[in-house]
Amino acid sequence: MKKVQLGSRDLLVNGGGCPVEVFCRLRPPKDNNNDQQQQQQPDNSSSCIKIASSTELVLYSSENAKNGQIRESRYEFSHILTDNISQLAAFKELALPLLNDLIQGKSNVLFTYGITGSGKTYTMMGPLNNPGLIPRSFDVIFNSIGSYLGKKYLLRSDRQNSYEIQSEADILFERQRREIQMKTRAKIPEASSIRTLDTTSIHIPQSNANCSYFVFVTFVEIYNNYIYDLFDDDILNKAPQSKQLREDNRARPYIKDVKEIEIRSSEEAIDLLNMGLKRRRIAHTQLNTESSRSHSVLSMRLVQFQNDIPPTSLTKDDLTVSTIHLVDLAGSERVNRAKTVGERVKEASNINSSLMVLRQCFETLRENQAQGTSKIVPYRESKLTSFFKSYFDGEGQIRMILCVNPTVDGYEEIQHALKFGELTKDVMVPRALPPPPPPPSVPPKITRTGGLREIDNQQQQQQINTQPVLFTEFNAQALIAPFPSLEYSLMDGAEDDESILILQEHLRRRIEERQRLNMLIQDQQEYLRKFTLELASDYDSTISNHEDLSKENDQQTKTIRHLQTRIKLLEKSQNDLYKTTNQTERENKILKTQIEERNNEIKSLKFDRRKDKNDFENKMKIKLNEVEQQYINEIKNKEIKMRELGRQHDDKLNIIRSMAASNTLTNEQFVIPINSTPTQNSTEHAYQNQQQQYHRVEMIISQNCNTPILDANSRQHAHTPNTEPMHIENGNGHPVVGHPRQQHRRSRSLSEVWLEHRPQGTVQTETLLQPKFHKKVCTQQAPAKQEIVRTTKYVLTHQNLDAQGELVTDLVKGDVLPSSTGGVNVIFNDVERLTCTSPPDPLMLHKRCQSEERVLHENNTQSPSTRQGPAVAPKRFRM
Ligand SMILES: Nc1ncnc2c1ncn2[C@@H]1O[C@H](COP(=O)(O)OP(=O)(O)OP(=O)(O)O)[C@@H](O)[C@H]1O
Repeated sequence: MKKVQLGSRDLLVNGGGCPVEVFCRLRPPKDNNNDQQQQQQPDNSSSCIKIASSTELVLYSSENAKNGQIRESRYEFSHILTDNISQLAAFKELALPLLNDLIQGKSNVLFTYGITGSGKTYTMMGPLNNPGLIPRSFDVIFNSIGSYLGKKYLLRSDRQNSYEIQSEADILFERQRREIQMKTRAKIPEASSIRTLDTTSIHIPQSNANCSYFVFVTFVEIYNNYIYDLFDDDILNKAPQSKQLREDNRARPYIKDVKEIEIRSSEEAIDLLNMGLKRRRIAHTQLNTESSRSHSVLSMRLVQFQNDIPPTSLTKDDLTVSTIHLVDLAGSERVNRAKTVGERVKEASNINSSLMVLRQCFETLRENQAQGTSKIVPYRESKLTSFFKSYFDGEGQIRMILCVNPTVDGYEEIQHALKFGELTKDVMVPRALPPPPPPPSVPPKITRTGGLREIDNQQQQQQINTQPVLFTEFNAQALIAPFPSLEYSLMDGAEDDESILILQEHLRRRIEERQRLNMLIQDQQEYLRKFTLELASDYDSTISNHEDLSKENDQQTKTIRHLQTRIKLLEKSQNDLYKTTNQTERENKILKTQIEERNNEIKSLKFDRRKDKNDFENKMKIKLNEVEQQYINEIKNKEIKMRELGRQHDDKLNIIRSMAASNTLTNEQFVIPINSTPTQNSTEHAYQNQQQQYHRVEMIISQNCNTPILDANSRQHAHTPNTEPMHIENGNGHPVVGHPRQQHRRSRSLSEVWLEHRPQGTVQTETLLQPKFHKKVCTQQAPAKQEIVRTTKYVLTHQNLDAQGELVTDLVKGDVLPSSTGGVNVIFNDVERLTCTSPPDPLMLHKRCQSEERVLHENNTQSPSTRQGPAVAPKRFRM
């Protein structure tokens, strides 16, 4: 028997596999508005692509190539869509057949691939007035099945890649929920109103006419290798949460907890789509003003069931679910060409790496299929390929639109994309395998939310599920068919020959059948071997994945433990803080009470003080008034006295002035009549005369000697020796020549003999400094000549009351000089004044202080220019 060795590609072809379809769509030049654009030669245009046929194009390198030659490379695709093809034509070519499949219950993936700005989003979405594949697909689906739509909300996604049938109550509840949702959702007004509608419809065959249809959509984006739900309203309010990929019980990946919305019209679908598109990440780059930074996946699912089945007995196995995934991949870009920076660079590298994984998956598949190898396909290296893994395994057809912007400056990137497209075209996708039986541990799922559980005929189901496709071609009857009945004839060998021929023919057929079966078995074996290898590789990757997950799990367990410890610590510190806060609050309350008590005390003290102060002030006022009145009276009395004294002084002064004015006083006239012996009768008169004379002399001397002392403004003259002789008249009008000796120091000369004349009645004063005379003769009477002759100095003590009523003692001193006539002259040249001052009365002192303060205040308030010295010159006393 000849053994036939088949490659996996051949196996796939034989088993009903089909290649990935790759369509190339060229983008028109930017400023070209002419629909009938001619195909141009690269030499005289900016385009680097020439279309050779409907399936082949030629790529030209730019003129500036290294050796000056223009390189040329050819690429073949399933079909080439020229740059002047309309959106409608593109839709009919690219998407319409897949929508037909969708209605027939088959699933497909249609994705756009290309470098940035090549027209992927334009092809998928298009502008409102010239819609792309997605809006047109919605239009066509609802144009076709609009009249067959089933009861709204009868089906609901079970969030595990399947659907459940809802009870009437659930339907009602769901309707209310959705209505509230629709009211709260922001309406996008322009979307459905100005959009161009596609009127194409697909004919529903008679076999499908008795079906109810339901359309569900999901819209996600894969950004930086994370899946985000574009229908999730939380995306606007919170930080978007990425979604996880899971596999259902048929090993088909699905997005866990993705929002799947039932739609009833294309308008509703477009509104939702526009809402999702607004949330999609788009950015401005050098090469595209609205460059998609994520892969978007719009999945439209059509669920149908036969109307013969009453809704109450409907199970999910009665549902036929088909899906079309419309994928707008982000464009590959070179960072230096797109001039991206910052976050855009990270996005670009994520985009490029996920596209690289897609490319590697196709390359590995192609290599495995061409060379019969079983390399592991790196589906799991990116979310994009993980999500579509089941399609590479045969869940449905894959169709790729390679978008190309044929500008010369993007030659290398275009070449790269075209190579990838051509490579993808050679990849075979196996025919859809029958779904594996659900795992035995999983019981048949409840298919009715109302709680009805319908258990299917498991045996029958298992039989269907486990029956391999390729064994259906195995004709076992051919092997065990009974041998034809043979009639033996011993007599006639001719009949035996005939029987032998029949037998031979039968055996030959059996041998042929056996050979065919052998070949089939070999194919089956090979297929099973490949399948087992793939399972093994899947198993390996699952194991490694499991290990990774275990590690991650361990790590997360550690983190959780760490976090739990931290939470405990934080709880403890929180409790401590709580206790401290309570304690502090209690203390605060106590302190507040104490402060209030103190405040009350202070208030009452203040009140008492104010009261005392007022009382004291009132008393003081009364007392002051009394004292003031008393002193005013005293002052008035003293003023009267003073006036009297002043008058007396004025009299004396007038006498002295008149004496000084006459200037006729002689030495003799001034001589005290020492010779005369006073009689008893005349004693008093003489004494009075003497007193008068002494008074006169005293006043004259006071006039001459005291004046400089009392004059505060001419202090320096006070001790200036007066060089002018003093002309003084005695009582008889004779002038007396006084010595101008002004320095009245106490004589220390021991040769001086003083005659101290203290008239009777002189009061002994208690002044601190008393005059000291070493040698002196004291007399109370007017001295006799003999007494005077024996002395050299004469001092007369004279007492009087001053203006304040104080006792003033003047010591009138003079030199005793012999006269030319043999007499004696006493020349008075000094007066020493001793004063007694009573200690001040406290009340007076207080009053004086007040008045002095007032004067000082008045002086201070006066401007400096008008300020004057004290009105009364300070008194100076000699002691
Ligand atoms: N077939 C076409 N006809 C007219 N204009 C087109 C066509 N294809 C693309 N364009 C225009 O080219 C520009 C870029 O297109 P688009 O945004 O679809 O590129 P893209 O491949 O999606 O880029 P990215 O990957 O950066 O998102 C848009 O202004 C679009 O209108």
